[in-house]
Amino acid sequence: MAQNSLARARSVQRPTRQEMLQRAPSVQHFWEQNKDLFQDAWKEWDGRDSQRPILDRSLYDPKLRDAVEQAWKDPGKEIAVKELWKEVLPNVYEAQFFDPDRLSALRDYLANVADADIPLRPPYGISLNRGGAMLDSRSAGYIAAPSFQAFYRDLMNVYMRPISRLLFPDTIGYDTQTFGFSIQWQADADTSLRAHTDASSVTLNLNLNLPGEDFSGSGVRFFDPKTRQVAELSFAPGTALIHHGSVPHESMPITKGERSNIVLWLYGDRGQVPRVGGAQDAIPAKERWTVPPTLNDGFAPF
Ligand SMILES: O=C(O)CCC(=O)C(=O)O
Ligand SMILES: [Fe+2]
Repeated sequence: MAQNSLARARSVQRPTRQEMLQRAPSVQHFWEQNKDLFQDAWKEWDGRDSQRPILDRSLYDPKLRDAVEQAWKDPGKEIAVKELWKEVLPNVYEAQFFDPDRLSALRDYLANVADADIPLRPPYGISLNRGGAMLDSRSAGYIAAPSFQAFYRDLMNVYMRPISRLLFPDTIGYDTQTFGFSIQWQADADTSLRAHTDASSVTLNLNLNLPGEDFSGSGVRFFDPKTRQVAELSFAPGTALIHHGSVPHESMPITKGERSNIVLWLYGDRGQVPRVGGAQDAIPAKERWTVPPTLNDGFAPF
């Protein structure tokens, strides 16, 4: 690794916000061309002495952490994990995921990341979210700091995948690949997202607002295609929503304050997702609490 990658990454001329909003082809080219340089820069940044908070399992809600740890030791105890999730709409579950009193560690870490001044690619999904960043190593312009990646991979492999398999048995076989991004909703900037489905088998949406960091509006509306039921759910600090990517949803306008979330996806090789309403074979609990050996296939939906 060249020692001056950090300085070089910082001085690269960046695409303008306008070019990003217009999704100019030169923007895609910029991220692809600089992927290795930025990756090296993040390594260099990570290795520097700093007051950066440590990201570890102490961030998780203690009840969830204990139940997940027990289930890894003895999958027969996985029911304790399931019981922490409340089905708020068919196929949409809610739980306390992070410990609100520990969330400032993650938020401070992400503020450090933003201050690193290494170009970060905002998520380019249905619309560009200017305050967000890509999280997975398959995405050019992602947060490649090894200390962040260790936390992210642990979150995906130890928490998200088995929880997804537990709540949505049809996920099995369609969960080898990981994808993630952060988003920020602000009253005067990116405020909402029109109704859509995600190209994931399962989506885990985690709120990072700190206690007292209040906002108005910004609920997520879900539509149950079967019953035509609509439910608007709102996030509290550290809470999670998990749902099949195929459940249509919409972010309602934020009218005051800010909301910070990270959105995590699982899907199969080459983006495969289970068929909606497909059959679900029962599998033994111990097959859920495993990490598939499949390597990152590099496929990214955006
Ligand atoms: O507003 C939210 O938290 C949901 C965002 C969302 O659905 C998406 O980015 O796909
Ligand atoms: Fe979505």
